[in-house]
Amino acid sequence: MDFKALPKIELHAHLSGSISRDCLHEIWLRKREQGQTTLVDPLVEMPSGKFDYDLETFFPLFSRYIYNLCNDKESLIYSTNSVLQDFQADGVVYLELRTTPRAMPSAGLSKEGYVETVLKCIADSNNAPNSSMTTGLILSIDRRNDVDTAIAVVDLAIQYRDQGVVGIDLCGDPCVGDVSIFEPAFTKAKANKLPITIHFAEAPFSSTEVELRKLLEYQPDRIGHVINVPADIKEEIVKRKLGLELCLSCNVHAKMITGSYGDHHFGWWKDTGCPITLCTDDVGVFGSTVSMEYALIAEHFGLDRKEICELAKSGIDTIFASEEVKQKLRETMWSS
Ligand SMILES: CNc1ncnc2c1ncn2[C@@H]1O[C@H](COP(=O)(O)O)[C@@H](O)[C@H]1O
Repeated sequence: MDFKALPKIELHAHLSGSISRDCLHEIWLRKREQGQTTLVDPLVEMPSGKFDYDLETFFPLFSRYIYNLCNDKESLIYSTNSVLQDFQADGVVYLELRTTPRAMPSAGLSKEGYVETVLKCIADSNNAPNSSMTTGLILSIDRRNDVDTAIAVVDLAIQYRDQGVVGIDLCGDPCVGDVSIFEPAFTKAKANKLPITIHFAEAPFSSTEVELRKLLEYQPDRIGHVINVPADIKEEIVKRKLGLELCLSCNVHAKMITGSYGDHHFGWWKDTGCPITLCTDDVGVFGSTVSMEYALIAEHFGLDRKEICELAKSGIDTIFASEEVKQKLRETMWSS
């Protein structure tokens, strides 16, 4: 099966983690020529073929390196365009990209400016004459945020929803933070009918009964990763038929699961009736494209062509888009 040609939906892709190493290298080259960076070459920092980032090395990669390299408007535009092109070239027809609004003070860019810049790249991509992909933007709250920062993310989402923001996410290092502090932010998102997706049960620390019950109280429309879930919570997820964003290669490379591809919890969730979308999480770091994720699932779980097509379409009802967009996907994505 040609997994690249298969029309696909990608719902869980972090912008800064989706930037390819070649793109980071190009940004670095420009900055070095202009004397604007003393960072080491991205191809040295993240050698090609290195994908074994675990939860301890993964998050500092952003705070220590990627955010210091992509720290101005020009690199934000260049990297966002590159990420959009990469997903489209991989046969993605509907994308929800997510990002944590980040001010870049040295470049005079506020969080509003950051969101506007990313939205402009997305609008240009959506409106391009040769476009085969529709993209929406999800704004992320980071678990390390305080409640005011989280509410400010929701306010930005409300402010820019007419211009392409489609929902709210909760992400960040699953080994830190107390998610109960975000209640006012998620209550505000719900009151304003903003769709919600949440990183759920990613690591043992973030998989306590108390945390998971609290996150379910926030009424998420979808949940991501969904790894260390106790039986009673699994039951609740199945009852609600929540949309699941599963990230196979990320979970294997980062050792978030025990074992390898064939041991992934996709095998447990696939027959529960919860709509599943295969997602990359951070293709720039973990190196597996959406089409490669489908190939891996077909190989390790023995899915035939028809089952792969059904899987690719399974998440349509859970996307954060209008009925019109959903209907178009139902008509144009492959049935067999
Ligand atoms: C293991 N998977 C993951 N789990 C939790 N959070 C993750 C993540 N992968 C990425 N992020 C979150 O997304 C940010 C980078 O993209 P943006 O700057 O927002 O575009 C990371 O700093 C982290 O907070």
